[in-house]
Amino acid sequence: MEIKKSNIAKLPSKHGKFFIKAYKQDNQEHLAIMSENFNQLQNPYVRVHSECLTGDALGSLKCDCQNQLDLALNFISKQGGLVIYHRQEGRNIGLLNKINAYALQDKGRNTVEANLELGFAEDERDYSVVKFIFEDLDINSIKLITNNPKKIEYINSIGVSIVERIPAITEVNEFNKNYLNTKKEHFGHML
Ligand SMILES: Nc1nc2c(ncn2[C@@H]2O[C@H](COP(=O)(O)OP(=O)(O)OP(=O)(O)O)[C@@H](O)[C@H]2O)c(=O)[nH]1
Ligand SMILES: [Zn+2]
Repeated sequence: MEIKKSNIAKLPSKHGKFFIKAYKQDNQEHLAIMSENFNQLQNPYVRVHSECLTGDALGSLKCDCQNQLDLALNFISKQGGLVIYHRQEGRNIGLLNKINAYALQDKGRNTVEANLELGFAEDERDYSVVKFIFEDLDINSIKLITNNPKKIEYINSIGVSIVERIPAITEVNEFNKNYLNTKKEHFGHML
C-alpha cells in the first residue's frame, strides 16, 4: 500500500532542536524526529515509540510511556539519532478501545486479559511503516533504545543491524507496577 511522506521541517523543542518528517500509511500519520546531526551518523540511536496519548500528553502514571519518550528525545538530542513516533495507540487497538481496556483494568484485569476480553490480540502493532522510514532515511545499522524483544525481532527481520541495545528503563510507581510486571512476565520485556 502507498505511504505518503512530507518534506522535512525544523522542530525546536524543550529537549533540543530537531528535524521532523511525517509519513502517512492508511489513516495513520507517523513522525520521524531527527537530531540536527542525523545525516552524519553511522549508527544512529533509534527509538520506535508507540503512541500513548494518556501517557505522552496527559502524564498518566499507569504506564512508562511519557518517561520513555522524554528519555529518548533527550538521548537523541545529545547523542544523535531518531525517534519514530509510531501512532499505533494502545498497541494499535486505538484510543477508544484502550480506554475500554482501562475500564476493565479498573475491575482487576491485566492489560493482556483486557485486550482479549475486548476481542483483540494481546498486541496488534504492525511495524511496516518503520521499514519504510528506515529505507527512506537510508538507515542500515542502528543502536536501538528498547526493552521490547518484538521490536528487536522485527528490525532484525528487515535486515537492519542492531549494533547495540540501550535499555529504556524508567521509574516504577504504585500505578504502573502491574503493567510493567505484565510486560516482563508475559511479553518478555527486558526489565
Ligand atoms: N491495549 C493496551 N495498550 C496499552 C495499555 N497500556 C499502554 N498501552 C499501549 O502500549 C504501547 C506501549 O507499548 P509497550 O508494549 O508498553 O512498550 P514498548 O514501547 O513496545 O516497548 P519498549 O520499547 O521497551 O518501551 C502504547 O501504544 C500504549 O498506548 C493497555 O493497558 N492496553
Ligand atoms: Zn502509556
